[in-house]
Amino acid sequence: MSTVAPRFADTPLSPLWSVHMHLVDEYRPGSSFFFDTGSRSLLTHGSAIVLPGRGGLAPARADTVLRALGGDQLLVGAVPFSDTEPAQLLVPDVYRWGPGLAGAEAAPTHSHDTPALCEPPPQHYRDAVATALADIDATELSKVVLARSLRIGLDAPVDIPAVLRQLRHRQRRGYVFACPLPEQRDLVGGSPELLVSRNGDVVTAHPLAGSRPRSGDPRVDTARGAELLASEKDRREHAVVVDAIARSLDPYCAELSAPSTPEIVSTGHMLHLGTRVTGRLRDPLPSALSLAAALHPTPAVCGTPTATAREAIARLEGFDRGFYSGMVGWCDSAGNGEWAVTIRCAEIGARDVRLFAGAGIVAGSDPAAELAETEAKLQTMLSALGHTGKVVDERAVHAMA
Ligand SMILES: C=C(O[C@H]1C=CC=C(C(=O)O)[C@@H]1O)C(=O)O
Repeated sequence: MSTVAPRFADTPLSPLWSVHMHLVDEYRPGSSFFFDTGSRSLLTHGSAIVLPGRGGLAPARADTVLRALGGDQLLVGAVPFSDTEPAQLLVPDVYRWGPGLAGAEAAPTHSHDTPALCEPPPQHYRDAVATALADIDATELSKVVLARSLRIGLDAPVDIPAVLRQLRHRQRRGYVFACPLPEQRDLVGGSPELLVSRNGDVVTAHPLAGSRPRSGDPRVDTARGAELLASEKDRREHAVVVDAIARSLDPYCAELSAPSTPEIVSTGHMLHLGTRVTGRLRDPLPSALSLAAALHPTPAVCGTPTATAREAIARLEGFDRGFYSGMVGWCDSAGNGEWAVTIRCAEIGARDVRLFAGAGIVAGSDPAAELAETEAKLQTMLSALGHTGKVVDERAVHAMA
């Protein structure tokens, strides 16, 4: 751990680069990390140091190592939803910053026409939402985010740079990322949600909660946005997240503020309620990674109270979330960094892709509407992957076999 390869930052691009080339095209599955904000992107290769530790402890350990290394070191990676599963955090061999993907052309993706299997089936999800509503009625649980998973068997490998370009092509805002995972898989996604960023003593979080699918017609979307802003149920679902974030950041801040009314944040497929929370940190400045660890998991992906919601998720969802609903990002040795909430994402392997999406359940939620919301959220990755196959109930496939 004492020797670290030299790294380079802001290296000028080779003159051989065509105007259409981008850092994203140098992404190598299994060994690179890519993170794009639209205005700049980060690409890393290799892993000089792989930081050990399970979700709950890994960020604190990684922070200590990063500070000890000093200089212009960078730490990148992903932390899973579970606080007992291993995190994937590393100090790369080399890294490079470049322009954002926003202006880059979207290369056509190979289309994948194999079916996407619902694992578990949609009825399982509706039943889980109904049970969660009964729990909310009868216990201290006030919100829980329940998720679903799809699996697509692959007939050809996924071209990850092409998928990343498609994600950015469909949404100008938010974070487009790819991160190597164990067992030769890559975590790929386009998250609209900033968990936290730190730049000097300025801290920012941009929680999202409360959603409607987009329609494709701007007039209909304007009406849906107005209806979402006026929805008492969605405003309640949203306020729980903003309150939790403000409470978690408050001990670190000299100043902290958030507008009292959320705004509409639109992605390629969804409309969300969003609130930008900003603050000025007090000394000693915590790193972006330790702030992210203090916030994770917010009620945008877990619920309130956190421990009760975690227990409900483990009991009701019926699958392992893996890195979905964790956090993904970077932190430098000065403590600056950006961490996105790992949503609108997939774990991509050589033979299959697993996709994930969830929805916040509060009193007043409707199981069929929440299922439809997860279907709309899944479109972010299905369309970026070029998936043209059917989405089918797992039980239907087993019945045919
Ligand atoms: C948990 C997800 O979205 C979160 C972020 C925005 C809106 C959400 C909602 O309205 O439920 C979720 O809290 C997901 O996309 O899987």
